Amino acid sequence: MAHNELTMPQTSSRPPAFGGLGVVIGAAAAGVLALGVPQFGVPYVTNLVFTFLVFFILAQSWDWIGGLAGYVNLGHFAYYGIGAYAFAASLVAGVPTPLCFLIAAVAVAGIAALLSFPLFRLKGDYFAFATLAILPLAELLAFNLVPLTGGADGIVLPPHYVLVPAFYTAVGLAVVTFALSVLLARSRFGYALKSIRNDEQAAEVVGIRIFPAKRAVMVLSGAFAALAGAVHAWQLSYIDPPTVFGLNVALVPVAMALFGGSGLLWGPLVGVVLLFSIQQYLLVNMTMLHATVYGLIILLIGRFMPGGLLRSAFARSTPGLRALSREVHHEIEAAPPAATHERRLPMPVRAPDPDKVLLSLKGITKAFGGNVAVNNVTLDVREGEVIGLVGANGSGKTTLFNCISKVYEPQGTLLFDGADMKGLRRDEVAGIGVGRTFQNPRPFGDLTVAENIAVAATFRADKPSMTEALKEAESYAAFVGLEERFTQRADALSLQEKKSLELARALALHPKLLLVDEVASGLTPAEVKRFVSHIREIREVYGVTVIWVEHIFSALAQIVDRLVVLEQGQVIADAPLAEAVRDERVLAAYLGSAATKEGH
Ligand SMILES: Nc1ncnc2c1ncn2[C@@H]1O[C@H](COP(=O)(O)OP(=O)(O)OP(=O)(O)O)[C@@H](O)[C@H]1O
Repeated sequence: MAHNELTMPQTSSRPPAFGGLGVVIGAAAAGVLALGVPQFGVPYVTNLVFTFLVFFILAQSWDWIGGLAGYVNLGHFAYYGIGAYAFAASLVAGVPTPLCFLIAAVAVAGIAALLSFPLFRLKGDYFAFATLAILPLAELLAFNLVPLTGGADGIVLPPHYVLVPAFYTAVGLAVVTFALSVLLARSRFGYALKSIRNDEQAAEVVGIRIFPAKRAVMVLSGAFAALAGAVHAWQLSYIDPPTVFGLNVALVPVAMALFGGSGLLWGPLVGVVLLFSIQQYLLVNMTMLHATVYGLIILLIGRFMPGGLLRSAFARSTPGLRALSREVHHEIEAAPPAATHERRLPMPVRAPDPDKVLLSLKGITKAFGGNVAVNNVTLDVREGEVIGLVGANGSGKTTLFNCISKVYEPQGTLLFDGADMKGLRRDEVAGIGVGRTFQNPRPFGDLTVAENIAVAATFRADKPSMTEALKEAESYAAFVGLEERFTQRADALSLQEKKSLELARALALHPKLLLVDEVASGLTPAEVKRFVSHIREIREVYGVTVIWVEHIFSALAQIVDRLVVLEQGQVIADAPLAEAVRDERVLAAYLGSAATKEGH
């Protein structure tokens, strides 16, 4: 097939009002303005803005992992501390200053990469607590690795007045941090992280290698925290373990990002501006009680604005804040639905060889404790076939799909296109041409329909850009009837629409084999008919092989070549449809109740 055979819909993607180049230019302009601060000649003000910038770099870089990937890294500040020590130790050893920054960033990047291995075995609260433990551990090491860190005495840097160059460095770093956030939010990598945040398993089955993506964002955010630590150490001219690893400040950047609205482009900045201002006000006006009042304010905000200020009703109804509270999505001007309906899908057109076995299962078994969900299943699926996989509830249909797509690694042998699938990861299974839908749909809820489809397309072997993928996405969306929902968030869709989106997302992978898990329940007869016509087109025009799990027998009866019947994990029938429905065991196991209900 060739993409150039295709007629693409007239879709255009343009950056949202507060995204892309405009924001990068805005950030650069703010940076240039900030460069003027030292010209006032008031060191207090320069110092204040400098500290603000350090907090901003920390909060914003934390949000790459916390907001984009959804991993709450409470130990982010440890990277700041290690960066500060690496910088200070190098500077004292006589290394030129720019190289000291590089050493700090590289050292922490290496440590972050190593820490990723144990940390990303954990999720949710466990991940957060494990990362929190890094802070006291780093502090302990700083106290005890005396030759490197000076122990409790800390490190005194060479006595130079560096506030102004440190300030300029911090401005540069802050601008780069923000510009990177803009680019990340719209990049393929950023979308991989957002998909991971939404649903790791679904991300894997659309071809995303999740661990390298998580490790990469840990390394990137760690390196920027290290640079913040380095520039701060430079300006402080003295560091000791409590200053750079102390829990009293370690969680402040996290609180700032969460307070503003983690995961929103402007969230960390707004959080830093507000919390930093409150902190300074309290420091000046409440010497004794400032920490208590500050903590109370953070608690109250957490209670009444759990998603952060920019996600609150107040922000959404306040003109200035409303613009800042927008999520970064690729904005699409959808082509008129009617114009795209009849267009062909941008999929490869394959001519199936009916004699060729595409998928071969030999003795596939999967047990959960003593419950053998799939029991010694042996089955050949030929190219271009549409197979109906049926059986009573709990007979093992979904588990068999999970074995094929490597949600589980089963016992037995799986061959795809003649190659052994043993040890393949889920993303690799997607890469070799297996697409699937989930019985309970799992779209990436806070991405739009367009982005859901496009993200799958961008992780195909031919790696189209996000813009190209968004163009393609409209064809798939129109194919499954979601053209009018194209720019809406997936979590706003109905159950049926989510199922349709799953189909579109799976098709965007250009699968050779499509595993469809119960899409017809809840559809009207007309909708079932339309869905069947989709499956027919997928098979007849694009040569895709399909295994369809479905309880609605009338849907399968319209299209399947073969019926494979499971009972308690075992194949009890594998025959052409007409033959299978005459089998007593099949009727008893499945068709009895379903067929009677439907009048078949
Ligand atoms: N993750 C799991 N842990 C433990 N048991 C499981 C798990 N997944 C499935 N099972 C069990 O495996 C058996 C087969 O379940 P499976 O979901 O594959 O059946 P199914 O045929 O798809 O059912 P349904 O038609 O209701 O979707 C059931 O007994 C189920 O309880």
